[in-house]
Amino acid sequence: MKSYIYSTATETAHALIKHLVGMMEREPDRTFYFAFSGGSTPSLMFDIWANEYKEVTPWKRMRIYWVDERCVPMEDSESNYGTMRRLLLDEVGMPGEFVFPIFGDYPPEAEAKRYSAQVCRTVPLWRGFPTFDAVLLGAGDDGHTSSIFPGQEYLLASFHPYEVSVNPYNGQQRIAMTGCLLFAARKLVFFITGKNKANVVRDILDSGDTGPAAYVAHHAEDVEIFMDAQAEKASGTM
Ligand SMILES: O=C1O[C@H](COP(=O)(O)O)[C@@H](O)[C@H](O)[C@H]1O
Repeated sequence: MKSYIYSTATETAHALIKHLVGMMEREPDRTFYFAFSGGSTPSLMFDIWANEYKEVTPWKRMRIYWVDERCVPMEDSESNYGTMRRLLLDEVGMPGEFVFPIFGDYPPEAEAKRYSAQVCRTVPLWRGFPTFDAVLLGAGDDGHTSSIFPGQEYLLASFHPYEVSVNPYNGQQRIAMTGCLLFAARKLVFFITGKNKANVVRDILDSGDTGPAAYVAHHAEDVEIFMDAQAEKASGTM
């Protein structure tokens, strides 16, 4: 696992964008398949990407998918797709045919199946599994990642690419990328900022498989963590 620490969340976001654009620059003839997480942390990165990296990003060589989605309409402020679309994709004029949202307002079980099939059809396979070039992950204060919450670790062993999960704090249904895609990805990149994430950062860096985020970080082949000093300092480990 490689960790990269920057003094602020803004600097961390810049570094991560440059990292992803750099990956694409090193292989100029290839299309890249990326899966993005939601929640509040990536919003800053989407905003910076649209405003400062629009001209240097090869948008047409990117295929955009989601790690997870809340089962709400895309106009809802909770929608992971809606947020990225508003802050980044619409701003840079990303062509619709390169964007593969999870539809949060469709019946969840059917949508998990539809999206699993779409990902299997459109993302290149390796050893039988769709293989993203990079899966961008966040982590919740409680150690969840994707929408796999503590107590839902069975989703890490699922052979269905996406499954329905439930936010245990409010009963909201989610659609979550499961272990079979997370562990098949070429690279997992965590983006974690803020002092509230201190415990989960400590678990990822130091200790055992204490929750889904730590488990995924410890068991995937190529893992990188981009974090800010607040998360790192509070962890007291580096
Ligand atoms: O619910 C979710 O939580 C995590 C972390 O979100 P944040 O608001 O603390 O940044 C996120 O990675 C996941 O995609 C999201 O749906």
